[in-house]
Amino acid sequence: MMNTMHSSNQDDIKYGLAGVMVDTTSVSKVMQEINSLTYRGYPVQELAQQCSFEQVAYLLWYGELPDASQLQAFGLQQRHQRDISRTLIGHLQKFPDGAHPMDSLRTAVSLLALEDADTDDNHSAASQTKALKLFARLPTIVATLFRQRHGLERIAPDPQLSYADNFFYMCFGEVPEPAVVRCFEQSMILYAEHSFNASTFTGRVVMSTESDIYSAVTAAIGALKGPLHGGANEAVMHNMLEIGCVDQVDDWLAGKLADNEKIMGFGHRVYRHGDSRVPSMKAAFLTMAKLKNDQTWAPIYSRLEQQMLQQKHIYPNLDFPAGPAYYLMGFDIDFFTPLFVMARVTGWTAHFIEQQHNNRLIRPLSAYNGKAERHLS
Ligand SMILES: CC(=O)SCCNC(=O)CCNC(=O)[C@H](O)C(C)(C)COP(=O)(O)OP(=O)(O)OC[C@H]1O[C@@H](n2cnc3c(N)ncnc32)[C@H](O)[C@@H]1OP(=O)(O)O
Ligand SMILES: O=C([O-])CC(=O)C(=O)O
Repeated sequence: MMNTMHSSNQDDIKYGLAGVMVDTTSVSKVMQEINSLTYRGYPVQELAQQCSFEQVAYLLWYGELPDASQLQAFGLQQRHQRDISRTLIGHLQKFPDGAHPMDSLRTAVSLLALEDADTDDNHSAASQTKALKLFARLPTIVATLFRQRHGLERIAPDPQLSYADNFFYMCFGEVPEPAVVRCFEQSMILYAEHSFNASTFTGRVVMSTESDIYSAVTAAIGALKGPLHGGANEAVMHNMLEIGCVDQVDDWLAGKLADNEKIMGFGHRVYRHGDSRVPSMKAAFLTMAKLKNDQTWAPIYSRLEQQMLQQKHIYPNLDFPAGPAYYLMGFDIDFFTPLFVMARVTGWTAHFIEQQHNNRLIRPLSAYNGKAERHLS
């Protein structure tokens, strides 16, 4: 237990690094006092409303929104790097059927590293090239795993299609109506970046040893998988299915709270009065419910949100509306966190390049609480 610590400096410990400021960043700013978030100075709600995900990726990497010709050049680069090798497809086919797609994706990123001939990667130009490759290829890997899960032939990427249209096409064989694609694209923008969260920090630690971007992304995927971080969007949907209908919410919640269980999709380390991204994502979720004419989840969402606020004074986080939105888009639940990876790879890599520019090895201290010194007789 934490309070059995025998150390002169135990009062200095910040468990979970809560409230500790470890570096500067110019990628994004989380303003917990006013529930606000900006990427390179732009409010995330405005970006989600008015931009494509490609524009936001460009902004996160290069610090400015692209003009028309920059966007066109960037689009061309990205669209022609989407496909993956026959060798990688062969490896994906050999992954165990029951593997969680996050484990498969983490392994696939490691395999992408083996295929990259540029091993002189300890500088930001190489990292930028690799970041773009990851951005372009992760959707192809996720879609290949998705089709494999359903026993369907893989669909190769179509360079004529936008990032979001192409992803739906590779998963489902068709592009849905534009309103559905827009909800998805908004989720990608809202998930893209969030300062020194656990997965970004994990990757920055890896970069701080002068390691490479694939290693950092592989590590970040591992950190994102857990249910206290990105894995919560899957847990939210499992909970909603378990609850089943709005009349069951109160009993379900009472049972969970009586057992001292955390309610997934609620709470946040930084925001104490609401997550800046929730209103935009909630609107996208409600749009999806309307488009699919499925009113099962919205009443459960509202009741749970209201009861958590009333009983615990805890607000929902981005994973709460994202879970049911992805479900309504037709994705399997265990693919929800891989969708988060596709988005967050932009923010991660922007941070990893920033770490490379101004690096100092990240190496905190610990207070020893083990056996007192002893000796072999
Ligand atoms: C995109 C993202 O990664 S957003 C985060 C996604 N994760 C989740 O949704 C998982 C559920 N939420 C949680 O586990 C937490 O709120 C975290 C991990 C996100 C933040 O944790 P911390 O900052 O360490 O807060 P901590 O766990 O100390 O919680 C403070 C208090 O609120 C309670 N609390 C926090 N979140 C929840 C929750 N979701 N359900 C019930 N109680 C909660 C804790 O039990 C604790 O109560 P106590 O003081 O009586 O012990
Ligand atoms: O910032 C955090 O701790 C978690 C989060 O919301 C994110 O990574 O999007």
